[in-house]
Amino acid sequence: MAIIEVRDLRKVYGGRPAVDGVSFAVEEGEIFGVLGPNGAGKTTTVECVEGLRVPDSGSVRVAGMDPVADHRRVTQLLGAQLQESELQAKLTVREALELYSACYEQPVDWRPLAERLGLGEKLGARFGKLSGGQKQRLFIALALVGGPRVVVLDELTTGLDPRARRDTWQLIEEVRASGVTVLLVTHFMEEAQRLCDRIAVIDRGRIAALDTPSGLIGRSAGSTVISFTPSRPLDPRELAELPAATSVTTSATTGERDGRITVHGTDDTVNAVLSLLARHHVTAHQLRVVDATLDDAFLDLTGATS
Ligand SMILES: Nc1ncnc2c1ncn2[C@@H]1O[C@H](COP(=O)(O)OP(=O)(O)OP(=O)(O)O)[C@@H](O)[C@H]1O
Repeated sequence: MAIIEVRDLRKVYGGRPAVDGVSFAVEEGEIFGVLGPNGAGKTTTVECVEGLRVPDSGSVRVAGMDPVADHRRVTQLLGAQLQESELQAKLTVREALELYSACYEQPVDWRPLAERLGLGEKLGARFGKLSGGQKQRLFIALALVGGPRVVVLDELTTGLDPRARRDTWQLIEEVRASGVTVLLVTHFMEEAQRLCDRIAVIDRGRIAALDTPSGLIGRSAGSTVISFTPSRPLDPRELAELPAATSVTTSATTGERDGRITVHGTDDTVNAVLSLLARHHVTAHQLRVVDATLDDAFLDLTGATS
């Protein structure tokens, strides 16, 4: 059952639509990613889900409730880590956790949560004295302390070092395993690929694609990349005509040997490249075949309209 439903959402600032007809549904228990270039309308969309912005038109429902009209009830089941948050500089980590716990009807025990986020040693530290990464971890703890059914994480791991980032990913997987639905705004493709069950790619206020990470990668033109250095020159036009080849590039010629050739295509293209090499009695040095990444798919999807 969908726990978040967004239908034809529109939000206009100064006559310019920031969100222009966005619709999606998030199933209970999934990690749903929102990806998109800067200024695409991601934060505006999730802030409408949180009830922090009022849509100009369209509808948003969280567990069947309107986040603006039923704000108090929605905040009891929705935890939010905001993109840019501040707390009183003199508040300690412990005080912040106790304060937030007191706002919820059924908070979780904040102590293990603080430990899990590496804040156990910092409970007496004042907010103003925390590092950027420690503040970030505190905001994640505050988003989870109410024992939410839905948690909205905007730029979850921005500012975290690689170890803290991986620990946070593991925590989010544990949170999901406990049945919590996660709405995740991110710029990190590795994060989206690892965590998300489905991803909505938003570009210029509209949904450019909505699919699983592997579905998005599969859609990208040239989802397989073949590269090699031929033992003697090959005509790139011949490669470009191979089945499903979407692009052929040759790096600069070095010495007597031709440069490295990179072909984007599909598995069919790989077989065709190998047959062509055999026909021409050309040996491929350092032959590599790799799958395109979510990065490639993202550029493909959001670059297409720019
Ligand atoms: N309060 C506001 N007043 C006017 N314009 C706004 C306001 N908030 C956002 N915008 C504009 O709406 C558009 C979408 O902004 P939004 O913050 O939703 O994008 P985003 O996808 O989250 O971007 P980023 O990845 O950079 O955080 C941008 O062009 C932004 O300048």
